[in-house]
Amino acid sequence: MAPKSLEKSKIKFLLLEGVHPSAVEMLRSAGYENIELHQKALPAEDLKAAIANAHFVGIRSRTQLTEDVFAAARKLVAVGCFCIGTNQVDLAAATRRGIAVFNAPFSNTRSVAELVIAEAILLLRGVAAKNAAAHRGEWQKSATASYEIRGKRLGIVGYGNIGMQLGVIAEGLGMQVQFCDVVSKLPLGNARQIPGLDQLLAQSDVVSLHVPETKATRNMMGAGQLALMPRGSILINASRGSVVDIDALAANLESGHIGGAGIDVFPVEPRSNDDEFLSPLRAFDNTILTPHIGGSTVEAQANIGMEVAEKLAHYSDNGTSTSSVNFPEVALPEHEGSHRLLHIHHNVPGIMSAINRVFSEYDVNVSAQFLQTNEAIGYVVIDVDAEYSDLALEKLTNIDGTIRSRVLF
Ligand SMILES: NC(=O)C1=CN([C@@H]2O[C@H](COP(=O)(O)OP(=O)(O)OC[C@H]3O[C@@H](n4cnc5c(N)ncnc54)[C@H](O)[C@@H]3O)[C@@H](O)[C@H]2O)C=CC1
Ligand SMILES: O=C(O)C(=O)COP(=O)(O)O
Repeated sequence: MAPKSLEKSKIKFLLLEGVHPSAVEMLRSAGYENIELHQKALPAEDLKAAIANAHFVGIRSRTQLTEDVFAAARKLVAVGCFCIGTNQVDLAAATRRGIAVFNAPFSNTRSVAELVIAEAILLLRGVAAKNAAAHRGEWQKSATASYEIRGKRLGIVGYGNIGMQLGVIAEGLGMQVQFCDVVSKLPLGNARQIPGLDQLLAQSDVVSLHVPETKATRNMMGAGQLALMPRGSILINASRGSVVDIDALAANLESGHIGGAGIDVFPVEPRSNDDEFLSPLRAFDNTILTPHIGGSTVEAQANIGMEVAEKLAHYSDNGTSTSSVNFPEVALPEHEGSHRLLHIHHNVPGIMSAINRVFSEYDVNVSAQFLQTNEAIGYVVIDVDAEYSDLALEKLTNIDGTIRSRVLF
């Protein structure tokens, strides 16, 4: 029997990690009431139990959606990452199951850029160390190794949405901005693209990392790269903890080769605010250590809540998959007066003709058809007269290569 369109009251949203209340408001205004909320990430077994009957899940950077978790999530239609990074999601496993993954690529970028600029100013001034000393009762009034930000060279690694904004703000403060990236980017203002990471590191007073977590960025700042940075320079990482070899950084802080560091993300982060934060960097006064709060501002979280919830509701209501990170993107008009069939299939030869055969064989009147594919899957949306939708859905669901199908009334 083919799956049917679910009533909204039966569609379950599982929202984890204290996703902002704006998400709940948005979902309720779209008619979704079945929302389970958790303030923390769930341990793997609890996650599997909670996700088993969820149709949509909302997470932030902490929750790991692995193959194993997806295997337990038999009803899952889509994932909303209420953040930028999607490295915590096994995207291939989601795609194989026809699960669309969405994120919020812009809403917290300004918050990260502001934090980085603040840290660059404070670290160049030696404020982190002087502040720590003052808390212990020490008075360290001195201008030694205390610098203005004006005129200093900022090296941005990864000139994307955050890196570019950072560059613009830094230039406004009189910094000389340079960057490296794996692709050629249009430099904003007077910024300059430097051909390679090594060269960028060797000629920057402050280095700030804004790359995603990938195989290529794992430990991209190791002992060899840190050694290239000028003595006394500053390293800032608000990207992912896997990008910096923390032990190598600790050794360079110990030797004084690195003059200070602002680190927001760590190779291992506590699961919740109740757990202890363990890091060799705790030993150094000249570090600003923050608990992965680069994107944690009231403004960013409220906007993200709204943005991602809207994407999930839209995908649920009408099938639109625009801006999904793993799914063929289809922007769909409303389908008033007809039923909408959504068919997700493995992208194999012959499947479209099998789909079209259903409509010609059973003389189903199609009022609109949309198709988009990526390497792995195809997503076809077909609007038909209401009377045909049950039969057509059943036939479509039985086509070889079908991953999942549903109908929207
Ligand atoms: N600390 C926090 O709370 C937050 C952390 N983030 C992290 O920041 C990262 C960057 O965010 P956006 O700027 O919005 O991403 P983006 O995708 O707009 O930019 C990333 C840039 O890095 C470049 N890149 C990728 N691999 C590279 C490599 N191996 N070497 C050099 N460049 C490389 C890309 O070409 C792109 O230009 C996110 O992936 C996320 O992990 C994002 C938001 C908040
Ligand atoms: O947006 C991102 O990629 C972040 O790292 C922010 O993560 P968070 O939502 O604060 O857990």
